Amino acid sequence: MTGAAEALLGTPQAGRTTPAPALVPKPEPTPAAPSGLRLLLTRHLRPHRGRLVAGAGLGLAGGLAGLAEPMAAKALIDRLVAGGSPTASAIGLGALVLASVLITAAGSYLLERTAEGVVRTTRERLAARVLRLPVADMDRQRPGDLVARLTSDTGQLRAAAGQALAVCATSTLMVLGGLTAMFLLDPVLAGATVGVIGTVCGIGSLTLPRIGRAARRSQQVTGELGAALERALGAFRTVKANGLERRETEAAREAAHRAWRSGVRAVGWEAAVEVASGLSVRLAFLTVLGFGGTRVATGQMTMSALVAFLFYVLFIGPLLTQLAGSAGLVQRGSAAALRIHEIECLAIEPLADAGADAEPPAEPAAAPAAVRAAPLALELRDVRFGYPGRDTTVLDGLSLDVPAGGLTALVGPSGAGKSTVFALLERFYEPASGRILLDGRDVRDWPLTGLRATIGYVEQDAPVLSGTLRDNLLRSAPRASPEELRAVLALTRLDGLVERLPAGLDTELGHRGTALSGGQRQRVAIARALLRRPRLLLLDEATSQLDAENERALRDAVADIARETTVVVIAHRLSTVTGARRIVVLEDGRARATGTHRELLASDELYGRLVRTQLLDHRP
Ligand SMILES: Nc1ncnc2c1ncn2[C@@H]1O[C@H](COP(=O)(O)OP(=O)(O)OP(=O)(O)O)[C@@H](O)[C@H]1O
Repeated sequence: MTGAAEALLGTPQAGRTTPAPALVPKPEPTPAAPSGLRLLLTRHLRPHRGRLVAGAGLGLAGGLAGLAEPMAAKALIDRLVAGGSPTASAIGLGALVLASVLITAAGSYLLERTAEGVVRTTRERLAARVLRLPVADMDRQRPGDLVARLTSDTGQLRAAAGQALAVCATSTLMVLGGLTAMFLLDPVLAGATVGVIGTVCGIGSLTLPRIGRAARRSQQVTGELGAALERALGAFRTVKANGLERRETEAAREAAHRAWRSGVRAVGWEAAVEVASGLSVRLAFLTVLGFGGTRVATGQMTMSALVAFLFYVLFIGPLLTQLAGSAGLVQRGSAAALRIHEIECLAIEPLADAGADAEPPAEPAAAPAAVRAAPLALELRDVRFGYPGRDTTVLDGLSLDVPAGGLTALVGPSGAGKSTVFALLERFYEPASGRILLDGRDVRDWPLTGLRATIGYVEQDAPVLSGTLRDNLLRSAPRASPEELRAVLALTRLDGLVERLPAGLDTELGHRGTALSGGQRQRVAIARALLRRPRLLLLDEATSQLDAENERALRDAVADIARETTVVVIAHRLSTVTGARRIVVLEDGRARATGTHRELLASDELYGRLVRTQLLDHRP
């Protein structure tokens, strides 16, 4: 793991399993932690360099036109003093002013537009990465912080990319141009002016690293605020039901306060830099007035040269203030680039494409339209596993066989490792040792996306995504035909529900499917999985009590599906185990017994106890 990834995930704990090389393509190794500024320049701005240079070039051209204005003003004054016609000089000055304003505005537009592009490409890249993080790494993230990095930190790039860097480059050039012109006008006065400006600005620039540190802290705390809110909003009903509003509000308030404090600190340092630049300009102005006035009085300098000199001081004054502000924005952008880089250092999985790169399932001729895929056999051989960062063993040499086709039930006490078996089958985690074989082939030898497309996984909470019922069913199987959809709806007993819903399949289901009951949600999740034509269906049965209608609908649906494909269900109901062809009893990460319901009742004491204490509790 790179240093940046460690910063995001924390130091790996002892006992963490090493992911198989095929699963997680590591990003290119970074020899040393790069600086934020380097990342900002190379990672985010380099791809847009053409437009940025063009925008900065226009800004520079506008600035140069502005730089010529004092000279044009001097020519106009000299002409007037000499009694010549001022028309040509006045027109020249007017044209310069107009050109300067128009060209500067065009450059500014181009830079801002490009900055929006920088933010867009970074957000697209990050969103794609975040959704491809392995489950094991995602377990250690705070989603609210990830969202803050994607929204707030990328937003910080806009200011740095849009104006700040271009302003830094062009303003520096223009200040140098202004100083050169001042030296040409009067080297002695110019030397004194540069001495004053250089001393004050030099002292002010010492605070720049502090701005960077404070900005990074501020963005980090903004991430903490996002995490606090995500925690509360992710369990909204629990917060309400347990009267936790005040506590969660307090947690969010504290995070907001910390973010404010860090933000104020950064703003304070930025103000200090601006004070230095403002002070240097005023001191320079006074120096030119006093010292320059003396030189005019003693005949060492002409009045027109002093006027032009003062013009240049007034010209570089705002540039110095802009430079100070831009330096602060670049520091903020660099801090954001570092936090974004931490996400980009995390390993990612290959991209799944709604079944596009799945291995095409074999289709038995007589299979119904709803399933139509040859069932898979499953074997676990001496599998050992512990969760990353925990030193407890969850699966302790687990071996089991699930024949192709039919319903196999996993039962066992809470914490026995049942859901963990499913997580390993999906390759959310890698076993420390042992083998998991699907159709006789090690899951590590399957292409990851193909493996996941072959397995239908229905979680216990059966999450339904916000959107319509149709979206939920077809998002992961866009190529399913209307006949397949109809057949799956009938198989999962959802056809009656579709008829009752106000807009049928196009009914909005609300955030996380709040418009559905728990049993309906699980059947929607099963239908979604079936539409991808799985050859193995993993079903983590809902533990909550279902009403009789939902219970029967779910049981009948699972029984029908098991006729066509392999179904492994983590059983929490007596009706499921009695309907299973084979039951595996798990205890402490091992399979202690296997058989039918009748055989196990007669032979296994733990199974008998489970039936009496857990499975019977859920009898309809
Ligand atoms: N993501 C995780 N990170 C760390 N430990 C975990 C994680 N998921 C589960 N565990 C731990 O692994 C052990 C087995 O959990 P698992 O969910 O597989 O049990 P289970 O048999 O499915 O239990 P239940 O019937 O209560 O769902 C438990 O001790 C649990 O605390």
